[in-house]
Amino acid sequence: MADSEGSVEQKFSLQEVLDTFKLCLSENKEVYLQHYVAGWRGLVKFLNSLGSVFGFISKDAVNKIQVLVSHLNGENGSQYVTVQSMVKYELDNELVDLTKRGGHPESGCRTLLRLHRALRWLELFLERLRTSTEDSKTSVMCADAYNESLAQHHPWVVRKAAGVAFCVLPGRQAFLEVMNVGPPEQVVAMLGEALPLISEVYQITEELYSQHNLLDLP
Ligand SMILES: CCCCCCCC/C=C\CCCCCCCC(=O)N[C@@H](COP(=O)(O)O)[C@H](O)/C=C/CCCCCCCCCCCCC
Repeated sequence: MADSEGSVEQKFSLQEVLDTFKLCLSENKEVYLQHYVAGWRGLVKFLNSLGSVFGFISKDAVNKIQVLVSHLNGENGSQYVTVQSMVKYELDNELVDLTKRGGHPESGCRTLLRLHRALRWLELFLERLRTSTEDSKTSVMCADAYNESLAQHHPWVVRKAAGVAFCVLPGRQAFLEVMNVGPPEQVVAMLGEALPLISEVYQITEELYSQHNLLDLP
């Protein structure tokens, strides 16, 4: 549907995100950066539909997506086909600030690490949502998942702002409706399908980053 300015409305679809995460893994379990980024784009659509309180989160995610897209479309784009090839290329060519911020503030490795940590939050949050009951609060599920994952990497001011945003999340029923899947049971079933995919992508990336000591990039 076109809005008043003539641009096409970006409606969130959980099915679309599920399909994108399905495409993320190659036969030999490498993570395609193009599909990883597309998955995040889909998730950001959902975030944007929640209103301007989430604008500062969406802005940061979009910024990181754009950094990765510019690597993918850049002159060395062929080195960025998978997360594995990106890590090898950037490390071999000393393109990553390993211990303190320096000449490579927008390396693919550093940028992806931020989204990778957020993927853990997503996994924890969606698992809570999947197993929740009608009276469960999305704000509590979201905050618990955040405190267990991303919060450890954020300064006080970001944690406070995130906490305020969580308080205005829609209730469970409205939240499930925005996913555009159908009745709650169908959303829950689709979450059950999506979670193992998200979890596998997370685990593979986590292992890769751990092998190369990249989990604490500044
Ligand atoms: C299946 C659909 C249902 C759930 C849909 C959820 C949609 C979520 C979409 C996007 C999530 C946001 C991803 C945020 C990436 C944050 C990366 C990050 O940690 N950035 C910080 C560090 O960056 P550098 O300074 O080192 O470059 C940066 O400081 C962060 C700033 C923004 C605050 C991030 C708070 C994140 C809260 C978790 C997301 C809550 C979304 C709630 C919606 C349900």
